[in-house]
Amino acid sequence: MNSQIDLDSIPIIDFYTLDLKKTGTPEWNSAKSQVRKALEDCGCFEASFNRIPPELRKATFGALKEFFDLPLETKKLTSCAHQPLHGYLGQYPQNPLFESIGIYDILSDIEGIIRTVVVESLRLEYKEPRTTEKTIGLGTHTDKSVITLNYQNQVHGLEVKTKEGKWINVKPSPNSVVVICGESLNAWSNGRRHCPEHRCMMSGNETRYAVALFSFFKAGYIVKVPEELVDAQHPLLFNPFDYSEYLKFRQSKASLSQMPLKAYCGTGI
Ligand SMILES: O=C(O)CCC(=O)C(=O)O
Ligand SMILES: [Fe+2]
Repeated sequence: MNSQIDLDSIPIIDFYTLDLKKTGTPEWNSAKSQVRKALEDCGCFEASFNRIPPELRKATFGALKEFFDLPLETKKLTSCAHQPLHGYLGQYPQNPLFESIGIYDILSDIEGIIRTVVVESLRLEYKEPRTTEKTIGLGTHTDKSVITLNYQNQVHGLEVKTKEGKWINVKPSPNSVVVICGESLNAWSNGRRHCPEHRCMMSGNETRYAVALFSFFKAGYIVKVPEELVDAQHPLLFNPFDYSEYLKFRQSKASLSQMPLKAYCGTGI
């Protein structure tokens, strides 16, 4: 893929032939360079597996439907005013199709990663708009995360904006997870990994369910661009920042849309 090419779809990278425990093999190195190129050029890709059991899909989206079908008052019992994204969110006049529930996921420590990165997930529902006209499900935004993993039922709606400014529809297979670079990875990599704007546009008569898994830097961890990523061609784009302080800034500036992290700690370049 070439960054000059006008993309029609996001790159698809095969993971099902990879033995994830064997690093350094030619297959591993090939997948690694494909991931790197996809995140540089487009900031996202479809990770394709052949191992997502249909029963797991059914159970996942069945549980989501069960939750979102509960009466509003019951769903609201999970709301958590002091923790943004946690618990039930919805009933926004500007996004009437959208509802979500945020859950803090504790993963077992993978090679020390949990010391610096935590994972939170959002279960999303978009009601069917019952119109062929495209209707906003979730407005244009960038994710605050390091990386977002997105797994959806087969009701498409996710759209990603290319560097050239074109919206492309993301239509992952049932065996794929969509990987999106977030603002934190964009900043940490000194802008070398692209953080794409994306949105959800709905049409038709089916409800969309999606699970988004966000990895974040832990509160108190100072995110700093490694020295080796700064040189004459790549001047420092972001000053060091504390992720939890950034979250507070973002909450106080709800109207900020494009790359608020740049507004918070960008060096002005
Ligand atoms: O899959 C979707 O509908 C988009 C979700 C999303 O972008 C988000 O939760 O940040
Ligand atoms: Fe997002």
